[in-house]
Amino acid sequence: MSEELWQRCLTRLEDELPSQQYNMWIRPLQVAASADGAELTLFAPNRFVVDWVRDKYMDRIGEVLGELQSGALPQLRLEVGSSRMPAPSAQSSSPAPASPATPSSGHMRTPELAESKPQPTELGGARKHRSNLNTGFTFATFVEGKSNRMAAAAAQQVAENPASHGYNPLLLYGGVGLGKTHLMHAVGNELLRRNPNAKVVYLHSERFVADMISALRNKTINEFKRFYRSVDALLIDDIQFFAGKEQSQEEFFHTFNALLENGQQIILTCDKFPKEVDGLEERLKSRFGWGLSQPMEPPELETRVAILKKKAEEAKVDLPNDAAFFIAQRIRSNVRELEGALRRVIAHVRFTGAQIDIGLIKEALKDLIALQARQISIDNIQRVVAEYYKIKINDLLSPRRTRSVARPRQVAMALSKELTSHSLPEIGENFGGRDHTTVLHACRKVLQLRESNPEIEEDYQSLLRTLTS
Ligand SMILES: Nc1ncnc2c1ncn2[C@@H]1O[C@H](COP(=O)(O)OP(=O)(O)OP(=O)(O)O)[C@@H](O)[C@H]1O
Repeated sequence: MSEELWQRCLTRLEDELPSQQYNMWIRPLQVAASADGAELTLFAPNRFVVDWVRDKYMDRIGEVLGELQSGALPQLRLEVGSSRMPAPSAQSSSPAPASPATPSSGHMRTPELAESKPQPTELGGARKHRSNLNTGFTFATFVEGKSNRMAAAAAQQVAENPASHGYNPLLLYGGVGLGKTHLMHAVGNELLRRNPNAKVVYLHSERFVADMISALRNKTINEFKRFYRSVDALLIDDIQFFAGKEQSQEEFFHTFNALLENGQQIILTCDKFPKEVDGLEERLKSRFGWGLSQPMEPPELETRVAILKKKAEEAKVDLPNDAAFFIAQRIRSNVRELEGALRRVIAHVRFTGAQIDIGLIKEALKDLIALQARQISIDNIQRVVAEYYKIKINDLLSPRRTRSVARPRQVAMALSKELTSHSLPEIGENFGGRDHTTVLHACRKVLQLRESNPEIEEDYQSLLRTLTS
């Protein structure tokens, strides 16, 4: 009964909210009703979503439920977990309407950051050196978009309330060049801005391994331990490099526990979800999941354009919109490559003294563009999509309309529209001589499915990655 009530509530929220908000925050919630129907528990995938939903949507959810049901309303709860496997209740159980998140562990120590004033530059510089942070990687220089918004919000939250329960460790994961390191440094820089006395240490996981080996060799392992356990925030990049290095993992495991117990913040990055990293100990993988893990995806077109504009502005170069679009449409795999392309365009401008326009970009990026064009043909898209869905390429071209081939065909058409410069009629022609309206319908349908069905969005992103990396 209560679950049915929740379904009706979902339908109402779906109508009310922008689809992006609905899909991001409301759709992932799972529901379970107590046997007597007196309690309805909503499960969110992580602490961050719990806080966000509680803050932004819980009141409205309560109202809608009230409007939908005339009798006594079930008590509403919001927790981390899933309806199949609730998390231990100590982690985050909060009856609604809930009070703001409270760090629940008595020994959590939150460095006093809020009231500190920014430090004079030289001192900032000295600290920069000591903490090894890149001062250019800040929140101000980070461009937000759909693909990184949750990660950025989580990072901001950590910068404002370091070592909060549920946000420690913060783990950012995703493919190369997507801004994980940037965001991690942004937190470190913000921690230092708020408290110049904070001891923020950034290092690559390989550095940790190398330092540990030399400490063992020089019999200074105790100092090594003391140093890493004395920090306010420890930022370790690319933890996938710990894989297979058992002794380093052992040491890191102890450091990690000591820091968490003392309420010191840990931020980690990884090139994939840590559970998928072979050669990482299970206990470490499970520890990493104690806090908040946020994926970072390749940025979509609009964000790529915004990033280019921002980087051009930082370089004091005027990059017209059409030029930014032109580059962003062609360089899709990651932000580092986007930056590389822009750097080449800027070098070309400085060298020739010409204005930036499409002609100049074509010239500056000619080999890159040619490479992309070779890689992303409709044939290639059809091959990759057929392989992904385990169907024959001929099925994509055939008149068959069964769901098992119609959906992949629509996805392949949408990808052809997004990744190539072929027109709708040309794409239709390449898919067994279909009409351009069929291609248009496919593109719209896929967009709508991607917004409403996370699995299809995941398939689409994964195909995009395969085709563009
Ligand atoms: N959203 C963004 N806004 C502005 N710059 C960005 C953004 N994302 C990435 N960048 C820039 O792209 C470059 C690569 O980012 P970064 O080094 O953080 O990637 P990464 O995900 O850590 O990759 P890797 O795993 O290869 O280390 C950096 O120069 C960074 O400033």
